[in-house]
Amino acid sequence: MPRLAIAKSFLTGYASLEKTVRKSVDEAIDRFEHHTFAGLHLEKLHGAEDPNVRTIRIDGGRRGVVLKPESGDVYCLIAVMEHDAAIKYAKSRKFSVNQKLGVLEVRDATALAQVRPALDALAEAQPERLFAAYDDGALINLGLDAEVLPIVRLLTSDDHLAALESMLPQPQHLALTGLASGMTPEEVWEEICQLLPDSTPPQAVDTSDLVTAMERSPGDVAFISGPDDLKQMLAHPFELWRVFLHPAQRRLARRDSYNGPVQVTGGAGTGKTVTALHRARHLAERGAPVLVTTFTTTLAETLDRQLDLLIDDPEVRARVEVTNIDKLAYRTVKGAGGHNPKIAGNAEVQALWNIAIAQTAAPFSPAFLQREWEQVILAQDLTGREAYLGCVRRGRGKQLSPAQREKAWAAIARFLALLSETGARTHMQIAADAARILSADAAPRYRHIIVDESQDLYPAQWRILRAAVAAGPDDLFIVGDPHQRIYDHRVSLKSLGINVTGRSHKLKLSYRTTAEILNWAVRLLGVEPVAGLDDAQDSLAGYRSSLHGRRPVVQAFTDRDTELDALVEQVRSWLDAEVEPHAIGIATRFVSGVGKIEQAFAAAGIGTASLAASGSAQECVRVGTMHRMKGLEFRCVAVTGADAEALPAAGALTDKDEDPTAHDHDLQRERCLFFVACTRARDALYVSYTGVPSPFLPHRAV
Ligand SMILES: Nc1ncnc2c1ncn2[C@@H]1O[C@H](COP(=O)(O)OP(=O)(O)OP(=O)(O)O)[C@@H](O)[C@H]1O
Repeated sequence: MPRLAIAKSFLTGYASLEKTVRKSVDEAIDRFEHHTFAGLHLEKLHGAEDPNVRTIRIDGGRRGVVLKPESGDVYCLIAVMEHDAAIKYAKSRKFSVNQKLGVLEVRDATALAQVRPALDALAEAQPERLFAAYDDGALINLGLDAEVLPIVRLLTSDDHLAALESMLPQPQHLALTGLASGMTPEEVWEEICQLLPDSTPPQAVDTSDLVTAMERSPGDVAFISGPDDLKQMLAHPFELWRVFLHPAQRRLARRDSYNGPVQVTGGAGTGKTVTALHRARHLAERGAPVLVTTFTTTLAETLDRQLDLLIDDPEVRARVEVTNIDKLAYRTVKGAGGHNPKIAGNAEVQALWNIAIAQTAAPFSPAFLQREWEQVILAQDLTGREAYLGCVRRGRGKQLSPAQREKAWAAIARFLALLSETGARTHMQIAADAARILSADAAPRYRHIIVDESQDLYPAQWRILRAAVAAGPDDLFIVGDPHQRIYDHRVSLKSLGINVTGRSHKLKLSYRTTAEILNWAVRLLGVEPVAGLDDAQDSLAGYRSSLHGRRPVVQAFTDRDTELDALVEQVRSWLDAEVEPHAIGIATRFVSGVGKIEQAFAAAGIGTASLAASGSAQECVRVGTMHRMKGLEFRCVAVTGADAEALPAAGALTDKDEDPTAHDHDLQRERCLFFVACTRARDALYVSYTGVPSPFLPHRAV
């Protein structure tokens, strides 16, 4: 019985077609499914690099490219293109089996042959070779094959290697890039083994067996299990993440069971959320209810929609509940007390701190005391003076003498009394209340919890989660990126009863951002190491993208009005290039700046909507603060007002004299905020400032 498979590249091409053309493709695929395959007219190509590549007619103007290995009875749809482009593509591509990993590879054999004379000439002029330190045996052991080796021997620089990226088989290019970046062959081997579904290389590889290679490459090829499977895939061609998980994502999401809490980190756009969603499905398919939680309502709504797309079976879908962590806290507190807790606003809280400080003559600023309360007292759930005076003030830089602690406690206790008189509670207090309520439950309420955007959860919220789920296998699946921490919480999961030791994993390949944007944006983070949730330092080593596009554009202006005018023009040019308005995101540091941007666009006749707006405002470009960019994604992003005055924002920094450590943390957080905003961009990034540029901006071009 013949089998049908679909390559990721096919779905990408299908997604870019107009609806009417897609119908012709559907009909062609239908012929695959319902007729005997033998009846299909698969055209062989004269002069093709690979005899297994054929084409089929889609409609008058288009053809599909099909890989039909000699044995195995599999038809794999590789691409759909305009007639001439399809023929050119089909003739130039050659499919093979990586001789060490056994995965499917494809190379542009024609382009490699064409580039060869230029490489010969360059090599002649430059005697030093990029891979001179490695003998053939070492390269062969990393999967390099006999056709690629002579080309590798000609390479003289990283740039030449980069230029060959789209021509070389991807696993081989990855191995070479690893070596060129200074990794040892052993490290490279470990890295490329990540391309395998179970990260273990096969004992022996049959390089003629393309079908087994396809089966080992689920990140690139999906076998169709039946008409429903195919229908779902074609109904959501933009949602490649539904079907084609990177092997590293797949291993994490589909693993049978973990012995306890798991942590998945990785740079922006590496598919942490996608992995979390697949894990939710996997656990729900096993029959147990799953809670998926994240930081804000907007992000929770997005996760809900994505789960609707991912999970076809309504029974399985019904087992996955999505809610943001604040809502979970409120619901818990309301459930226990029977009424909605009243929330204290920021202005009210500020005023109460001022009164408490005045009444107790405390020698501290409101910001210092608020941090002391949130990060020491609420974080450790300290309930009285004695506990505070004797506690370890984890993560706080400034030392306090016993007398100073007494003074801080007096002011905080006064603040709490004043707050209590208002009958209102802060978000953090409600979280602490909820954690206490849940801890007192006879049995935990959930069996599995999945946490997205975990880097910004604060300790009381972690205590909620710890208390809400029974400790044991598959209790918590935690995804986040410490480099995107934009709120003021330093957390040690271990101290909160969540031990991820030995179960911490990292994703490295960005699916969102181009290499050009990613490399530029990483420099915004500076060189200071970033603390992870597992008491270790987190690094972005190996964080990369195989997508390419234009470099970010940075524009300087002498006055704000001109900067705004230029922003409008930039957005207009994106709109003229047919970027959908809702796929354009504009961010700035302050709420006041958002209003000005909205006015400028209103005057230009371009509609705007908030960054959090749902899919309904399709005709509006999205505008908001950089904080609101968290977790979102746009084709084009503009970050304006990136001046020294705004980034870092003076009001967001603790006075260095009062607490140097807190000051440094605040600075790093401002960097992260800038990084988060910029890494929301898929295709294009535009950054502008007036006057003195932010010191975070890279000085040199990438
Ligand atoms: N395996 C995949 N195939 C295709 N696209 C993918 C894959 N994994 C992720 N993506 C896409 O990459 C983008 C980023 O994915 P996702 O939001 O899961 O990343 P993230 O690591 O959670 O990002 P961030 O930390 O910046 O919020 C999304 O558009 C997603 O659909």
